[in-house]
Amino acid sequence: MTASLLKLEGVEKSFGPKKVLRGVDIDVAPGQSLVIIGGSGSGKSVMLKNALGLMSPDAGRIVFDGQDVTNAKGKTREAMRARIGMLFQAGALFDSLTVWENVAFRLINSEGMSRRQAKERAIETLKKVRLGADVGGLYPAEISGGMQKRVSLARSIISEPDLIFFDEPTTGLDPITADAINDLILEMVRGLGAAAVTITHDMASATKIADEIAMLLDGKIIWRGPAKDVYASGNEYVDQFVNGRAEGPIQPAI
Ligand SMILES: Nc1ncnc2c1ncn2[C@@H]1O[C@H](COP(=O)(O)OP(=O)(O)OP(=O)(O)O)[C@@H](O)[C@H]1O
Repeated sequence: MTASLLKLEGVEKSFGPKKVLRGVDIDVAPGQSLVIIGGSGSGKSVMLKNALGLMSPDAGRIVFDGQDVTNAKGKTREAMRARIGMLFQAGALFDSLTVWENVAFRLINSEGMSRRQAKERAIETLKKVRLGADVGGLYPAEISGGMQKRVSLARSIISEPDLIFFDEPTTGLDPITADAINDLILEMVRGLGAAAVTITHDMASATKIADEIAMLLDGKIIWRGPAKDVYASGNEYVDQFVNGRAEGPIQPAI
């Protein structure tokens, strides 16, 4: 088995008396697509922030490419971030920048590439997500939600990252556009050989893009297995979640 690129070991995180993560163990290898499912407020975003170093765990370890980065700062943290792409939940495009400037943001601002060269790379990357060069000159407000997701996707892969996080990549999209985004995610993972961690509530998307699915509940990973097994997991919590039943051991978060 390939060595994992990212590993969380016994990660714990509380906010005051509230224990959100209670010992999360998870790992993902290069070329592997892992999807994390779990109810609203189960701690998926907190887990992601800990993995990215945007938040420090109270206990446990985060290992990236064999190096303990739990409390990494400065150059070590920057080097790690440079190898990670992130597709944020709401797209998070800069309104005042054109599409190509959004896509090329990292190349210009972190990697010091010239605008001319960065624009070329941005247009090439936009092609990969099936957007033409003409879209590059538009502003985010001038394109549809589905196109904005594609632009965000292009931005997350422009530096050919080794690890990509997708936070709710299909939320708010119609089923056809969502499926097109799923295809693109698969293409990116397979094409780049990157490790991918996706957080989603969308089971159609989860089963399509995942090699493996893991479920977070009460601050722990309670099940992990091949995507094809998720509807026959034999776990009553997973079963209730993937079938979207209000009745069962998990209480609705309302
Ligand atoms: N900075 C913070 N300070 C205090 N509490 C926080 C903070 N960040 C998250 N929480 C709490 O941690 C819990 C988990 O939040 P998180 O955003 O990780 O959930 P989630 O699983 O991503 O939910 P959703 O699917 O609704 O996005 C919530 O109860 C939230 O209120």
